[in-house]
Amino acid sequence: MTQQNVVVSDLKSGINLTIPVKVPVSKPAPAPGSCITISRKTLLEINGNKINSWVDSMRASSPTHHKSTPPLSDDLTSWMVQHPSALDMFEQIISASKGKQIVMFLDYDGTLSPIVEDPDQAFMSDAMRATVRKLARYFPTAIVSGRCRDKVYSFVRLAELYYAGSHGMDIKGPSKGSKYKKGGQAVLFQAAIEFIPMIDEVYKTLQDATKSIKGVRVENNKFCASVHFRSVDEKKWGELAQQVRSVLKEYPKLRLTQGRKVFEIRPTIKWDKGKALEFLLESLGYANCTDVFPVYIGDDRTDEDAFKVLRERDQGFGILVSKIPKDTHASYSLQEPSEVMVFLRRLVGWKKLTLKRQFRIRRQIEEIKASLRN
Ligand SMILES: O=P(O)(O)OC[C@H]1O[C@H](O[C@H]2O[C@H](CO)[C@@H](O)[C@H](O)[C@H]2O)[C@H](O)[C@@H](O)[C@@H]1O
Repeated sequence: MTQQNVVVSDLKSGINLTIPVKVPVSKPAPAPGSCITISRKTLLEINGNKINSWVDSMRASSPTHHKSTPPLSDDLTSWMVQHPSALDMFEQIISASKGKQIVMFLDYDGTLSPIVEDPDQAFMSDAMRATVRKLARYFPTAIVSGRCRDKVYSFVRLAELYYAGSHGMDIKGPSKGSKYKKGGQAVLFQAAIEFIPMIDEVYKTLQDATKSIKGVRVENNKFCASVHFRSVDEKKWGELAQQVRSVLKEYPKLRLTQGRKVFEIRPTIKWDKGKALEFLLESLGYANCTDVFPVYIGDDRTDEDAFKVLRERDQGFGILVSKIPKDTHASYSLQEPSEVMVFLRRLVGWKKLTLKRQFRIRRQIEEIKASLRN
């Protein structure tokens, strides 16, 4: 038996959960990042024991990484073969992007800032901010986050970037200082504006329903809401799952996904970080271009939608930020935000050097032309 993640959709409540299940090894293993389709019968069996399944899914959402129990080195080694470090593969990545415009997409939590207990304290370092600022000078750059756009902007504070908040449901172009602003117009797109009152209501209801559980934190992300359980005693996870589930039953137009020790409650509309990536490429004028090379860096399950889009378009690639093997559609990996910063700096360094070389060659050509004229 091997453990795989299964996406379980409860059609009635519109709730999707990823649940780790044991799968016989005799069946061919699914491609990395893919989900197993399960029959309605199996789904009903899982639903029979729903709350336990929820708790299993909560545990798998962000496994606690004990130093004493590192992932089995064989597992890690074979995973790293499939998802090598983007730092080790830097030269290959650059050569694949040759002649194409690199466009950068960066998730925020766990990618640009380390995961911390309190979501309000997830600050980005000044060094990371300076790196992203330089990056945006050389490449169109977007922050794609589950957080509400204003909140993620308050952490990043760079006006020259594109921002896609609330899992891509709230997109805004650079307010100033970007040479990548198409036609000088400000891009603004809100995919689920009619859901704002409902999210407001469900946020308050969830706050009320979970207030007796110590450590729960409910966040209003404008077009979606987050219920954090990072600081909740594991013994209380079943109770929390029960409360969230009973609130969501009343909202058939909302669905549930999971991030790192967080339930994400969002509209059932078909919009996610992958759609946001496609929208941004279009806004930048690269909709049907073959000479674009999008790079998406993220650490979470919700980033998989974007990794998947890149695979399907066969353009650019995804980089998963993770220290442990995970099912992913990303091609490469980085271990933590500090490695993300090193990777971004190398990209900037490479681009600077390339531009310098191009400038020098152009100048030499001009000099040759001038000497031929004389
Ligand atoms: O798409 P992202 O930018 O990665 O946002 C996803 C969620 O990130 C935040 O929660 C996560 O980071 C917190 C701070 O490190 C951590 O305490 C929490 O356990 C993580 O799930 C944010 O608070 C959520 O609203 C976002 O949806």
